Amino acid sequence: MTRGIALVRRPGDRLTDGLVTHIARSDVDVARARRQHEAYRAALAEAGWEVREVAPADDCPDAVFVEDTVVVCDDLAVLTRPGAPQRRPEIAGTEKTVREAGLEVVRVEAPGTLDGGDVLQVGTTVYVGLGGRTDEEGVAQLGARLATRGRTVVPVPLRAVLHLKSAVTALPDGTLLALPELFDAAALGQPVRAVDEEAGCHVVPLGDDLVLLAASAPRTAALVAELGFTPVVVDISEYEKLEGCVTCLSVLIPRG
Ligand SMILES: NC(=O)NCCC[C@H](N)C(=O)O
Repeated sequence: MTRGIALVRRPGDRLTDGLVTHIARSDVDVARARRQHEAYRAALAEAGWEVREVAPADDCPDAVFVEDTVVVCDDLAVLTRPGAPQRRPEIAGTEKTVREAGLEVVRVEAPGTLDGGDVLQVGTTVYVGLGGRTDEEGVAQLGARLATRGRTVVPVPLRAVLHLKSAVTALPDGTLLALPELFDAAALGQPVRAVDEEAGCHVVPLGDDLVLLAASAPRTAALVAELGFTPVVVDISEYEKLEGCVTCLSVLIPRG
């Protein structure tokens, strides 16, 4: 019995043309990125997830960052409307896969914009980053959709960072790991545990005590272990060159 489905999408040949907004562009080694993606998929499978692939969208350089295309909450899939227009064609493949997975499907409608990377779900609270990709209309639409599942949306203004989950994510016990200078941390309404590595605030709880994080955050991996969790470390250096992190390479759909 698996923990549920982990959606992923393989990188295409145009990966190196992916968007960069807050960092300088550097060369992406696509062959290495493919190997890292394979290891990422293997880590999810090893942790008990059924890895299911969304059909490639090789015309879209950023399609590998599948998290941005859908927000899954219980049996509901909210297809997003990414803030970067060139990423909107990525949605069709995701829609097909979440329908096949049996989820109810709704979508963020124009003119709202929302990226899945801005949506951090902790219990029944859903923090949503307001920044370059997600706007107030997108937050309002998501709030209305998720209210049907008993969730409360809390908008969180961002500073110089791509997505909310580039700046804060949660451990399995709800502890928030963050770089508080990157966003309006007071808007969360609860304290955060500051980390001292940028990649340290990107973690994905994989079930039980397992916590996925990037090899570029060794001090945070040690902290996670000290706190009683088991770090699962993956090297995603080629994705980090495109402002990607461990969260954005998958969408976890726990078994209902
Ligand atoms: N959720 C995420 O952290 N997504 C990363 C997206 C990176 C991509 N290069 C972008 O700018 O859209």
